[in-house]
Amino acid sequence: MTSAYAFELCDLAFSWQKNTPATLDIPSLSLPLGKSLFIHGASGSGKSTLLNILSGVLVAQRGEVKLLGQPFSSLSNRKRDRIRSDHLGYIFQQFNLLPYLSVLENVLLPIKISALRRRGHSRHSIALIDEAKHWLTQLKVPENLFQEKISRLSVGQQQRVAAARALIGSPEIIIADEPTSSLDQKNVDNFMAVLVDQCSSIGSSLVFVSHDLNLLPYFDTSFALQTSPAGSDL
Ligand SMILES: Nc1ncnc2c1ncn2[C@@H]1O[C@H](COP(=O)(O)OP(=O)(O)OP(=O)(O)O)[C@@H](O)[C@H]1O
Repeated sequence: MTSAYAFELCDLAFSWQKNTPATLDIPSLSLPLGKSLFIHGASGSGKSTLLNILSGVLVAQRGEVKLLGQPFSSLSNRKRDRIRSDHLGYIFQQFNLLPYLSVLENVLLPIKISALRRRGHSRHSIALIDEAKHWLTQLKVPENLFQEKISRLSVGQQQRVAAARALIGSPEIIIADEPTSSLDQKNVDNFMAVLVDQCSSIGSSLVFVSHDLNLLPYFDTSFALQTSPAGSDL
């Protein structure tokens, strides 16, 4: 896929229920490849809903969503799933790590699912396990934890593992949904610096959602979601 943009939204409207005001009503929003975008807004303003539309989990009732130049909204569920696993690294608010797997096994999951992300890895000519170790090291996860079960890690450590899992295989787009919400200030600053630096090192676009406006300086651009969009009923 070749496009100058990570994503492009045009005339987007989404409502959770028919005949209710739109949760999202966005005339236009796009992100050039390799750049970072900070999406902020109060609780309930639609941040997670927007990320779900960008990642193809939800389809908007109106407008067009293009991901890496592909008209995402008109594709089948199967094709959207494939694009998601090949081109998106996702850091969830609650991390969504598998507690019965080890740290390394969790990080390896995306390249087991996606041949394209395996190929993204193979440019480095190292074993898959070493690729996982590389990202864990970049994210400053101590080596003595690599074989531990996820459930034995602190919240901050789990968050770094979730970021390593998103970055492995160098996907074009990293999406992060409030990943810093359960960290103290020192860990927030530390995590943000490492995440932004690593995305930039592989040329990934970063779409990051938070209500914390203190994070704004880490990003190239920002977009504010309003709590009560003035959109018409859908
Ligand atoms: N599954 C759902 N069914 C119906 N309404 C929903 C659903 N998920 C979210 N909503 C509604 O959509 C609106 C936006 O929710 P969303 O979770 O996207 O907001 P948010 O900005 O991410 O909030 P927070 O910062 O609290 O996580 C809210 O009014 C919420 O009640």
